[in-house]
Amino acid sequence: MLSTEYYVNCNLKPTEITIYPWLYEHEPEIAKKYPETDGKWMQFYHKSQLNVMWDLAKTKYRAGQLEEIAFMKVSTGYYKPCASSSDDGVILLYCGPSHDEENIMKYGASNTSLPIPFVKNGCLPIIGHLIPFLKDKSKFIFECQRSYGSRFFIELFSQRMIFLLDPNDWSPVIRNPNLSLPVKDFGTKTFGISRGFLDDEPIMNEIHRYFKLYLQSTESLDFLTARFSKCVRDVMIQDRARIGCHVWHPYSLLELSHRMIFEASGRTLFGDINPLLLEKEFLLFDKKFHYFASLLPDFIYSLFLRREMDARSNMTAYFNAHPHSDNESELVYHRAKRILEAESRQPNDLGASQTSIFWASVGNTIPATFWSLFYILRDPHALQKINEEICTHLPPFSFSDPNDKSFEFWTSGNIAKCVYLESAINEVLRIKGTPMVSRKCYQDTQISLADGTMIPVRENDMVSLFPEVMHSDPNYFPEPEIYKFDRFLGKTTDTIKGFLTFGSGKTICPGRHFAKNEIKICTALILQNIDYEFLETNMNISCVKNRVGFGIAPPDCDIPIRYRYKE
Ligand code: HEM
Repeated sequence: MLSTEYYVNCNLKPTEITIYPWLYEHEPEIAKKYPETDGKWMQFYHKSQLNVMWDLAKTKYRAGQLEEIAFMKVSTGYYKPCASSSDDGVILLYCGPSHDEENIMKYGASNTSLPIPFVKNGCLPIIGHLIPFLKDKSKFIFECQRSYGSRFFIELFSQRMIFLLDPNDWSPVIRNPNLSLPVKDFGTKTFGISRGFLDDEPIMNEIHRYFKLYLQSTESLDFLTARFSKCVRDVMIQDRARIGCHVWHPYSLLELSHRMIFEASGRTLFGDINPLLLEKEFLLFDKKFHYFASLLPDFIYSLFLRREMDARSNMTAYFNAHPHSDNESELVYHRAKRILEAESRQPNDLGASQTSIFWASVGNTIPATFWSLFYILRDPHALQKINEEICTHLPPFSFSDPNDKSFEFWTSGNIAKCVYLESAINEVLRIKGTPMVSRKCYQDTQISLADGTMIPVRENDMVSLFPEVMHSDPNYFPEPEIYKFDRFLGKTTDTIKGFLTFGSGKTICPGRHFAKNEIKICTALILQNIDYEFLETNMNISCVKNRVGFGIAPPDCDIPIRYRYKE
């Protein structure tokens, strides 16, 4: 049958052969498993994609992953009226007897179902692309984009991960009801919430509703914002008493951001607890958070992350033991109450669920505050503009008068009047916002992309958007590598194409307004009350690479500063 030996199992690219003959891929061991295979499945690809798709098909065929396919061939010179353009080439898969059309369709379609290229670089047997993906997501995805364009897919273990980097392709993903944020997987793997509880749909829907009600309504947001301002002031009062007034205190910028946010945010949401009791545990868990959130097989956690698992258990135990506290926020109160009433609840579910909110409320705001201070405090023009508007709209606190109520004026409305601050923070979220907005497929579906390409998505596939690529695209954000504090002046980020730091759709971050207020409040209070100096001029820092993909990654090293309280 195969007389043209030269073209069998060779490394020629299909586009190197512009006229007949075919290139064949034929492994006798595989072919003999499927003796009756004169049926053909034809798959047409544009020539720009053909080499990549042929490589993908060969890799899978050689690894025995093409079910029921005996052998295959490819050509650019084969004319067929059913090709969509004369620039199409064709891959033929031989499967099933020619009279059995149903099976030919079944095997052919399932084996060639993705009309986008598979990434070859860094793919290992069994684990797929896990290593380059975990090591440095940004680098890996940018490299894939350079080689394959804005659409491609990879494999993590046996799970396919489809990347769509062009914002024109995002809305069909976000709107597709069969694709959702894998909240249950995060809940169990990352925080140890029981699966049975997460499967309790009525409870989950209700708890989800609380996010909207108690984090986003104007009334709740104002309450949280004013309370957070007061809590930061309390932290500053203690700090000032500890280090004294006028005395320069050596410190570092990430530590300062952590100090301002951690305790204040914990108290704002959870009331009169002492968040500092959880600090050691939080830091340990947070440092390895990317492993927990990468949804790895269970044995990896128990083998390699024992200490972090223990830290997480300690936080869970703390919240289990403190179901309610005085002055807790409505969100925490209603969540705890509803969880305690749930019949599907396992003993640790309350603590584990509260730990998840605790992490969500500080895990990204601390690094975001660091980056805001890092950029704003070093930009004299930004400082001048922001200082002026803070003076106008946000009254300073008294450190000595216990009845001082000025924090009541630190409402969302007044904070929103600081338009330069708003723009400066949005610019931080653009330049350092590196979430991976991932949706898991819960039922076979297809997505119709902007140019009409249909992508069939199978149950358990992931579809991922990676906004960092757009955030650094000069077509969307001119001179993207430069921090421009006034870039977003007069713009609302909700309507800016390609800006997706807080995700999108039904599961868009419900804490985003509160988070931005927290960052603004810390920045404003530091400007009002603290003198600071950077102790190093070499500011060449970047993000912790393996934390990219989960919101805002912390810096890979801290910045030494010294600070003192003003009169
Ligand atoms: C700068 C700070 C923050 C960033 C960058 C951030 C980012 C994100 C992102 C990217 C998502 C996933 C959205 C999606 O896939 O569509 C998310 C979800 C979530 N965030 Fe945030 N977040 C921040 C602060 C907060 C705060 C302060 C809270 C709570 C007080 C919070 C609570 C949540 C919750 C509960 C979810 C899950 C939503 C759901 O299950 O529907 N986040 N966040």
